[in-house]
Amino acid sequence: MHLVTSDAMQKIEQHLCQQYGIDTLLLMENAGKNVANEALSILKEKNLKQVIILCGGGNNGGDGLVAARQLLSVSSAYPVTVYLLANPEKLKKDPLYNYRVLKNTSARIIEVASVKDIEIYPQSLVIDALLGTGLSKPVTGLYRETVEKINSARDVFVLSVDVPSGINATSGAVMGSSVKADYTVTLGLPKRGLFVFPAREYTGKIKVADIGIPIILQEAFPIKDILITPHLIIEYLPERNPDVHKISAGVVGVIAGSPSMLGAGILASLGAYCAGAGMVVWPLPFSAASLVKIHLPEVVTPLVESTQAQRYYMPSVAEFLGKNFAERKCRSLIIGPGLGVSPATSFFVEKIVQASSHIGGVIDADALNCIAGERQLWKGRLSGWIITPHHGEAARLLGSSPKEVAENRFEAVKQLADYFQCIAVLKGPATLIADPSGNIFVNPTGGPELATAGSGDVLSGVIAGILAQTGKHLESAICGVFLHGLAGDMLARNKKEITAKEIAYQIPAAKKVVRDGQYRIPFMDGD
Ligand SMILES: NC(=O)C1=CN([C@@H]2O[C@H](COP(=O)(O)OP(=O)(O)OC[C@H]3O[C@@H](n4cnc5c(N)ncnc54)[C@H](O)[C@@H]3O)[C@@H](O)[C@H]2O)[C@H](O)CC1
Ligand SMILES: [K+]
Repeated sequence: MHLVTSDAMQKIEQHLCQQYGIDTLLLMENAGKNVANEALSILKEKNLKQVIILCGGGNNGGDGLVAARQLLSVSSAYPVTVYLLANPEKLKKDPLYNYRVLKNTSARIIEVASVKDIEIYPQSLVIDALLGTGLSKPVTGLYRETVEKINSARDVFVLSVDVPSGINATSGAVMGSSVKADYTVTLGLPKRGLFVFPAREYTGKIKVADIGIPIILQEAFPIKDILITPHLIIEYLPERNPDVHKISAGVVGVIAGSPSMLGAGILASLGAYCAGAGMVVWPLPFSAASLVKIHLPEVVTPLVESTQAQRYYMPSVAEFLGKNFAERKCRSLIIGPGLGVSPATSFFVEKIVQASSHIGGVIDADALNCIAGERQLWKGRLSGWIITPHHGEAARLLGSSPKEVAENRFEAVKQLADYFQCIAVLKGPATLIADPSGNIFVNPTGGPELATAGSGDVLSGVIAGILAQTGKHLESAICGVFLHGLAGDMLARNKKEITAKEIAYQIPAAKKVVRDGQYRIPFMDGD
């Protein structure tokens, strides 16, 4: 599903009006009618008594004025009160027209000078039409007080028009303060910011309303942001042929672990198996291999020589390992979990990535920190690889700070993919995946339960496991992130404390839910 920024939406709207000669008034009418229809079904379902509509001075407010008229025209069962936070004489063209028409109906219209003028009764449906895509600065003064009044009202349901007022429709940030809605009817095309955090905690159920923007016009605009839906994932799920054997099912090679962090590699290997890989090959010194066998006897552990107490891999073995992975028919690799960071490890990472770039795969964790230490050297040189940083690692890779990354996640993931010419997975709430062409995919699955030690190692394994089966980098990253999040969501229905191992073991069940067509995005109405 394509997502739009505020700018793109405005351009599409302008184009529609110029190219087709459609009046913006018609779009506002369609918007208001959709809001009224949704409002009516909520009023009935929740057995509410009246409607309170809060309108700002722009077109979002105009949508609210149309909704008021449309509601009154289809039902007299619900009294409608409109609070207008603007001087009617200063309204823009379309809201002014609709204000004048609404004056001729039975709606109560109150001009708000102070928040005390607003009364929100229990058992009301509150329609928030204060601010939409035109939000350009933090919400302050009367608007902020009104937002806070809506949020503190008890025994009401809140429906936001287009976006909850105060949410930046492009980035998903809260601009000072935002309405917390139970429902959001987003108009024409879904706004990108609604699908990431913190906005996702403010939208309630999101419904996309058709306001008459022709599909052909939507396609004419190069939209680069995409919400990952189950329809997309069904196409990316790896399928096993009946005549498959363990090698043709997909072999994953692993370079992971150090004496103090062996578990990371075990979890990554487990993730790969649970995602359907036929075999996992993890070269290790004898002592480490014996430990791995106890926990995961399925892993094949060719022996490597290490003369160091602190690390398993010497730079001198990199070339041999690269060749060995190819001979063993590895179709993807996982490099990084638990490797540790030291100059020698950085040198090893450089050599192993070069020696196995014909295979490619996932670079994660400590290998990312090694790469970050020499970021200029790696510019444009990770094609064929998928990187999976969290905010801290992403900041090091970009030479910025975790705060900057957290505040500009869309930009950060795009820059990573562009700078290194790879697929970039920026982990965190609503994980983002970018390719070097600038496409960004927003993941709807996963929650705070995934924030548990080893969860990222499992994710690397799942992505590499899918890649070994399909050979498709972007698709494997998208599918892996989605299934990993869904596995977490499924586990979280029963308990909030989940472990990384459980996430891995849940992957097959998550796959089945998608394959059986049973998955619906929980915060969306329709799909
Ligand atoms: N794009 C479409 O196809 C359609 C959009 N519709 C609706 O229109 C709004 C966008 O309308 P716009 O007039 O551009 O902006 P807003 O109503 O969101 O904002 C109005 C006004 O408010 C001022 N402002 C900005 N920030 C603040 C702030 N923090 N506090 C107070 N005031 C603020 C700013 O000057 C703006 O002019 C879109 O969301 C849809 O709901 C249509 O009606 C249908 C077609
Ligand atoms: K709004």
